[in-house]
Amino acid sequence: MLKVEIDSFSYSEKTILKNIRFTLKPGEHLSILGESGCGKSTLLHLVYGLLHLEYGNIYFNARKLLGPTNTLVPGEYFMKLVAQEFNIMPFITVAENLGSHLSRLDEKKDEKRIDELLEVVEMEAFKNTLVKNLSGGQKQRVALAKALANEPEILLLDEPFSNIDVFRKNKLQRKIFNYLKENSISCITATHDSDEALAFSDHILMLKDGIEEMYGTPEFIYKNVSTEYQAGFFGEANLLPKNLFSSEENSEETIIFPHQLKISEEKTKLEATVKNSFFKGIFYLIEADFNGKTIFFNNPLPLKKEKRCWLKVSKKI
Ligand SMILES: Nc1ncnc2c1ncn2[C@@H]1O[C@H](COP(=O)(O)OP(=O)(O)OP(=O)(O)O)[C@@H](O)[C@H]1O
Repeated sequence: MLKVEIDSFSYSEKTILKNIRFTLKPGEHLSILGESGCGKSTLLHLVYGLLHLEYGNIYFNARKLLGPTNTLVPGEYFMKLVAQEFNIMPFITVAENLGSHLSRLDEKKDEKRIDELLEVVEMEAFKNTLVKNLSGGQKQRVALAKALANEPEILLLDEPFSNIDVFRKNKLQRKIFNYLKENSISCITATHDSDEALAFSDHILMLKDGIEEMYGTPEFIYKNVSTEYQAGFFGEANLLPKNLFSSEENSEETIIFPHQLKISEEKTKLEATVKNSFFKGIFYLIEADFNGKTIFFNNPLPLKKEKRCWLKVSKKI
């Protein structure tokens, strides 16, 4: 089990991470969700042992990890990090890149393993291609396969699908995260992609300015967002006073997602003026004005600009 306790970390004076604590069991998947610059990569680099952690401790199976000041080669042997700059060699083939991480004692066994890894990342057709001739997304897939080559216990992935097209991404995510679960490989993923975090992780750690903003299962996180920052990861969201939807005198605000709002036949306190309709496939996202504030709701059909309508909450989630 991995146990991370970061009291604080800074590159110079400015504190980048503060009071981060979590544990990770074998086969568990944690997503670190946060906006650019909030400290996601720094957190992965600390766990991997590329950066020295002065205030805090990281343990693996009760053994304290010593970090780069105490090891000759930074990085732990049982972990692999797939960073944003991929660690692959451009002037040799895809197969040779993967082979460089295998034992090389049994050629047939290595060959079988290379084929297996290429199948996981769907790169069978590029086995003998020089890496320098691959696209950015293909290089990212080779880097993933290379990290898996000698079966790490923990995989650290920094924006692992950032260069991969939507067409291939969903299938690849299912294959890779399934492979990790089947092989009990724990995984920490740094991502901006809330769909990926919701669908594939066991827990999500949401960061804001290097501090824990939320921590919990994907269901817990989604059901408990209460600020615009938290809701911002899950598409357009509306921060509206609770008393719009009840007779209470409560002036507190609450997050209402577009799919929770519905046009009402009767008058309500939420009277909006339509500004735009955006086609989203099975529904339209309607942009509207409510007392000078832009709000969003879903509707089965587009609505005319300047149409006035009343809205009600159809369901909380
Ligand atoms: N080597 C460094 N020296 C000084 N500051 C750094 C260094 N690396 C990162 N930073 C700063 O630390 C902060 C966190 O950076 P980090 O790369 O961890 O963020 P991130 O959440 O991974 O961002 P992104 O999503 O854009 O990759 C940023 O303000 C960044 O400018």
